[in-house]
Amino acid sequence: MTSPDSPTDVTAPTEGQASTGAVTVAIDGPSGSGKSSVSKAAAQRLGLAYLDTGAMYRAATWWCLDQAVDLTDADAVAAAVRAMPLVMGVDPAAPTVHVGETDVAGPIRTTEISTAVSAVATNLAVRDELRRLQRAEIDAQRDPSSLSQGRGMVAEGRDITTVVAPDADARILLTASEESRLARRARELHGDADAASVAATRDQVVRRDADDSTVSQFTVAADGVVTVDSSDLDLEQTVDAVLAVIAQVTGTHE
Ligand SMILES: Nc1ncnc2c1ncn2[C@@H]1O[C@H](COP(=O)(O)OP(=O)(O)OP(=O)(O)O)[C@@H](O)[C@H]1O
Ligand SMILES: Nc1ccn([C@H]2C[C@H](O)[C@@H](COP(=O)(O)O)O2)c(=O)n1
Repeated sequence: MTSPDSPTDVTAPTEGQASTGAVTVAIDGPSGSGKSSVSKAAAQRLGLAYLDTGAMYRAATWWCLDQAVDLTDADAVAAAVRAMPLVMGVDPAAPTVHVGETDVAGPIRTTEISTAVSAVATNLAVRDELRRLQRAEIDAQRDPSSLSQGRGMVAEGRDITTVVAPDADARILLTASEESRLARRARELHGDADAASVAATRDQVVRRDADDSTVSQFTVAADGVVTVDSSDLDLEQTVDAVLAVIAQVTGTHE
């Protein structure tokens, strides 16, 4: 349960994937690097669907706690996640997360879930199941009748460039210094980035990344993955930098 995914832990491209004309963009990076904000904006500007795979791990954690599953019981957690009625809404203008009839978009962002999620995300059977669902979402957006009308999807997380979609047309590692990431998260959660706010945010950024790194490699770009460092860029500049990489490697423009 603790061996990191390496670039060799790669699923071979499915036959025919490259010939549909759809574009798949894979973006990975550590906590607070800007994956969600940047991926959503890039998807909107390109007319692509958007998949937040971190939200899927968060929803799995919410579901296990809701079902009173002991998070230290790996088999029980895996069984619960296989039975989870998860529905991801992939419109980048209004992404949604439902478990059954329950809208969990808010509940999955609580400190309780942020603190517990790594326990679920490091369960390898859970990862197998959620990766299967993620590949199905990516494949669905290659269909002309899909939300993106077959234009494709931006999917972001920790193992999208390496394991879920190593065959993506554009693969990007979005990084930022630990200092920038802590300050961003502190501002988001506490309204400022003073010493107390940064200290209160450290567990959600640094400890979580350390735990998540035991099963995924998201700090060093794998072969063929382009690094975009956003430490000294604002959000808009980062979106532009990511769009420039996508245009360069796929020819896809706004
Ligand atoms: N380049 C940037 N400059 C300044 N702030 C940014 C930048 N990118 C993102 N942010 C802000 O940083 C915060 C974290 O961004 P975001 O949630 O997109 O990161 P993330 O990588 O998806 O994090 P996590 O993996 O923990 O969910 C948000 O408040 C966002 O608006
Ligand atoms: N592909 C992914 C996506 C996310 N995770 C883990 C890592 C995080 O602790 C958790 C929540 O992600 P976030 O919403 O903070 O991006 O899910 C992962 O292991 N693999």
